[in-house]
Amino acid sequence: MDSLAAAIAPKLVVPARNSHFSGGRLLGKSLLRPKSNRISRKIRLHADKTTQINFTDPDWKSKFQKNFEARFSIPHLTDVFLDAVPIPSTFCLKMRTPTEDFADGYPSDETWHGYINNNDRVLLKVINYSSPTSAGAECIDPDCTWVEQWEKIYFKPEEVKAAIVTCGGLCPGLNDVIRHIVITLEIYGVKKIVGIPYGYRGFSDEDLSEMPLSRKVVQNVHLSGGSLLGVSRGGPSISDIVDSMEERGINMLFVLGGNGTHAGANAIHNECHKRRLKVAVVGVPKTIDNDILLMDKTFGFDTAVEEAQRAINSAYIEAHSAYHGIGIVKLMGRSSGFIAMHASLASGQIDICLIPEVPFNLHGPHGVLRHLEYLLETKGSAVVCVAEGAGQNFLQKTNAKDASGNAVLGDIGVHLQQEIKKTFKDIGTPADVKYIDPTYMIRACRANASDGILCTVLGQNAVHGAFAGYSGITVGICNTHYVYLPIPEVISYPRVVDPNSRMWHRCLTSTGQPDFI
Ligand SMILES: Nc1ncnc2c1ncn2[C@@H]1O[C@H](COP(=O)(O)OP(=O)(O)O)[C@@H](O)[C@H]1O
Ligand SMILES: O=P(O)(O)OC[C@H]1O[C@](O)(COP(=O)(O)O)[C@@H](O)[C@@H]1O
Ligand SMILES: [Mg+2]
Repeated sequence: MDSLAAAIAPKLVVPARNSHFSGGRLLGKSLLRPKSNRISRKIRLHADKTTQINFTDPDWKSKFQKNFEARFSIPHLTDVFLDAVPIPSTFCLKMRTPTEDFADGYPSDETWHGYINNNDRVLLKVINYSSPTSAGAECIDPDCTWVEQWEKIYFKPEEVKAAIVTCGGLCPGLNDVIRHIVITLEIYGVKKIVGIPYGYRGFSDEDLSEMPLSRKVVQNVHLSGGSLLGVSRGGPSISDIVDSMEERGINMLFVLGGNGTHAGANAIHNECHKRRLKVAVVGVPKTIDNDILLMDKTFGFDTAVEEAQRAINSAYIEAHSAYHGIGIVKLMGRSSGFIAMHASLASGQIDICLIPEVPFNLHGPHGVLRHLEYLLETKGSAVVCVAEGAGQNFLQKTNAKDASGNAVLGDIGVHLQQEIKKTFKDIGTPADVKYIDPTYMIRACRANASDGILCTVLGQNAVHGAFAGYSGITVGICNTHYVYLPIPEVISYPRVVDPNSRMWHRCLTSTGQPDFI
């Protein structure tokens, strides 16, 4: 072995036995670190819905596999710097000042243990569906028969200037991730760590100066929600961001954000590549909407669902205590109804769950309003949980966009409230309607314990990935394993609730709602 991998706690190692998954060979891009000089970078998953495959071609499997390998090859600094020489990892929990151990120069070789092998892979698909009609089936071929199978550090810590930026909306756990990035960087021996204030805007706004970060500064930040660094939407061009990075001497950039932020991170990575800058750009997906592809979940989502329970419970109590009470709770979810679905399932107090992925009628014999009449007749009260992106077809389109170019949605919660009040007035049945919009309360709170742990792992892995020389990647949890993924693969479209999935069916079973079509 001619060089060393960046260190990672052995317990994170993806077991090689995963590659013996019965029914096929499916592997995902596994977690960290190479033992060999050149990290092999491959990953597998099921065919996405946009992949066009000619199944009459006898070679379709090998072509699919080749295409898959190409898509999931994650970018590495050695793609540009062919002769980049890695050094032994300075990450060692036994040393307080790691770089001092290498004061006389870095050894050329060393044996380390506990790293993940380059070729370890995570199975991205763990169910062999017997038929494409199985609930939630994700099949590659029409018959659903084929399941495709599946050490060094590249930066001297004393030469690193690392920057962290948080963009988009808030999300529980941002501070936890920042904290662990900083702590892990320090353990590698990095002394120059800064926060870029208020998202990408902080790269261009002259009134905003970068914030020096250290273990001392971040020690207790996870105790409160929000982002220590601030967030924003919109901001400078990619070229201006990279100019600013060059001026500041930033060669490691950790970008915390959702799909928009990751599109930016990937563009920054490409621009650095084009300018031949030795810079590692690593993303950490942040979105309470949970709309990032391939991830089991993103940090903050669990907390958001948990926090939503409080609003739902209040709506339930209000509705249940009133004569003909109807509670409405609006939850976030621009194009994905994960929070609404999970909060409805978790609470067991929701009678009607409305999400953007499932069309519904308000009026008519099968509409939501008719079902509410039935609920008042039979139960005496009802609670509705609606995702903000649901039922946008009932609202006036404004074409308004936020600073990042996201469509500004109409308020479906207010609309529902008005329609319900009007309907019950018209039919002469009293209805006591209470509307709760806990939107910002849910995303401004601090992370719960489970998200806290997820943030810890993701923050640490982001740093390991950067030191291992990867760039244009993001970190995540996939089938319970922590992985690296190429950015374009996780943001090619928003992950949405599959109306044919078992989880949505479970939600319908729980609420008892009919199809509103
Ligand atoms: N396609 C894109 N290319 C480059 N930057 C983008 C792109 N989309 C959004 N951004 C930038 O990413 C940041 C966050 O995007 P936004 O959509 O608001 O939040 P999120 O990352 O949570 O989806 C903004 O500063 C925005 O300008
Ligand atoms: O009011 P803001 O800050 O624009 O945020 C609203 C948006 O934030 C979200 O919760 C998450 O969006 P991002 O992932 O883009 O931050 C959306 O569901 C919602 O539309
Ligand atoms: Mg977004």
